[in-house]
Amino acid sequence: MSTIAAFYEGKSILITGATGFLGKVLMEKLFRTCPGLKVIYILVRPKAGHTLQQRVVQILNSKLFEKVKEVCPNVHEKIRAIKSDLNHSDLAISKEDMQELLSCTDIIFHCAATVRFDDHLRHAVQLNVIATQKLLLMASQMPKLKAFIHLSTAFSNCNLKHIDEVVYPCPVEPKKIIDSMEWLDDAIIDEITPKLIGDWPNTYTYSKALGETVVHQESGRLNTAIVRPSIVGATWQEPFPGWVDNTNGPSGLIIATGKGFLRGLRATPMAVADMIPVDTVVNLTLAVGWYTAVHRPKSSLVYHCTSGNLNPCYWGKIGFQVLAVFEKVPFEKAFRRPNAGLTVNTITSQYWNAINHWAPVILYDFYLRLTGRKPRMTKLMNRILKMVSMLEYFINRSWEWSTDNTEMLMSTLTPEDQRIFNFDVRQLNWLDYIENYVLGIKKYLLKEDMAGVPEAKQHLKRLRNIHYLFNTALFLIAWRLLIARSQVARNVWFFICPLYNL
Ligand SMILES: CCCCCCCCCCCCCCCCCCCCCCCC(=O)SCCNC(=O)CCNC(=O)[C@H](O)C(C)(C)COP(=O)(O)OP(=O)(O)OC[C@H]1O[C@@H](n2cnc3c(N)ncnc32)[C@H](O)[C@@H]1OP(=O)(O)O
Ligand SMILES: NC(=O)C1=CN([C@@H]2O[C@H](COP(=O)(O)OP(=O)(O)OC[C@H]3O[C@@H](n4cnc5c(N)ncnc54)[C@H](OP(=O)(O)O)[C@@H]3O)[C@@H](O)[C@H]2O)C=CC1
Repeated sequence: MSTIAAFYEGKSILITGATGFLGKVLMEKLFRTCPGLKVIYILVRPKAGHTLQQRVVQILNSKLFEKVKEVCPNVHEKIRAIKSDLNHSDLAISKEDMQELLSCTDIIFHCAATVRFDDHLRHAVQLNVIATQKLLLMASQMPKLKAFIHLSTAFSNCNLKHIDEVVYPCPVEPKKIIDSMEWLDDAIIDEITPKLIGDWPNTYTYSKALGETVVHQESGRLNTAIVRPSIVGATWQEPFPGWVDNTNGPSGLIIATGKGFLRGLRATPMAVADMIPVDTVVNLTLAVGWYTAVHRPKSSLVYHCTSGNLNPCYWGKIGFQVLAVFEKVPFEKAFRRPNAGLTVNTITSQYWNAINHWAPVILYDFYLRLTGRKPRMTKLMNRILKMVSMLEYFINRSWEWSTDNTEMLMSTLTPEDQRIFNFDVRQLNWLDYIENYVLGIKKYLLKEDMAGVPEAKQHLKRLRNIHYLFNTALFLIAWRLLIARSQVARNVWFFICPLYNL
């Protein structure tokens, strides 16, 4: 039997962020490979008019959990949703629930975070730093606790070029930042944010760096570990390839390209695209949970979950493959034919923005207005270009992450665990992965049926014809205007087209 699966037998596991992208895959894998676990507590807040129970039912009824229900039919009995809001000063957990958590929890996986790049610093600090501090305090009161695993990001030190598996000191102590958030008002925080975050590109990466320092400084006698994934993408293998359910990171850009809105990106084709499949992150995280609890390393270890140094891929290659998949399997109801380019040149990118992005949507919104409908494309384009501008930092640079701890962990696993909890990215075939990723976006995120592919292809043919027609009309109008104004143009026209005067 798998050593890792055996370790999780009979254990009570607490997961924060279980309703998120990574949290769901983590829960799925735990239930499927360790059906003997006792219970998974998840800290959940009611959201969008849904109660806790409704949210749990929604997750369990999703496609992601289909296999789990076969292996572990009583899965709903093993999941216990605890009402909590991590933004709240006492995490808003009831006394009874807190008592149960304190006395029963064996392992904590702390995944909850705000991953928005444009979040207000106060909110980013509240969730990514203060809530982490509160959870550590709670963990320190758990007599049975064996490990506290904190999910961070490989970009928490993206101000450095080479990043080791260590917690780097922050320019300003997290305690000072936390204190200042209590008495500064939002306007002042807005003003000092650029100075505070310094060479971090956004409040997300900065607050994740602060969060790591809090784990490093305040874990006391706890067994803690930090897992740092890079850009987390769709599943590679498990429970099936290509599963993804949000538009973060590459997914949003792939949708915008496939639907024909995004026609060009300021990106460096030869920059390393350090993506990592979500199931790989989950496998490493579970292995880290086991190792930290059983081997109890003397100091808290950091594990990089990255692909760049073992199996590098590049943005140019990813772009080509994404477009190649759209040729075979296009998305439905595209606005324009998917066809995008990458450029490192800011002027070219601004030209593309004007001609390829703004001009078509402004024209289309004008057409919607003329036909008595509500214009909506400029708003959408605004959002897409905002997203692109936030991601540009990450697609124009390369980083080097050392992976000594991750490789050490891999070598500690039995061959069976290396197979079941596989996090060896050297085995990843990028072209296959990207193909499944794009198909996964189509099926699981956009909920498009594969039966609609012929119609989608037909639609693209119509768009191509409209495009040719539009370009021909534009050329003729320009030529006609030129002929009216220039004798040279008229002479050329009479020379190449003698029938003109008929
Ligand atoms: C040579 C040939 C070249 C060919 C080129 C082809 C190009 C093909 C694409 C190639 C892929 C390249 C991908 C590069 C991606 C690089 C990513 C790097 C990221 C690294 C970060 C580090 C990793 C981490 O640690 S954290 C996780 C990452 N976090 C994020 O990604 C969050 C980023 N997002 C945000 O911060 C915000 O969402 C923001 C600021 C971008 C937008 O905020 P806004 O308030 O405007 O909108 P939202 O509230 O977020 O969304 C509103 C609403 O719209 C939906 N939506 C958003 N985007 C899309 C979309 N693209 N398509 C469809 N729908 C979208 C969103 O879901 C919301 O819907 P609701 O129903 O309201 O929830
Ligand atoms: N996705 C990525 O590319 C990467 C992610 N990571 C890290 O992995 C972890 C998980 O990220 P991911 O799954 O992608 O993020 P998601 O945005 O998908 O999920 C975030 C989770 O945090 C929960 N959460 C947010 N605010 C609160 C709150 N106030 N109280 C309780 N729960 C809350 C959300 O709950 P709700 O459903 O109620 O909103 C959700 O379950 C994060 O720590 C992130 O930093 C690291 C590198 C890359």
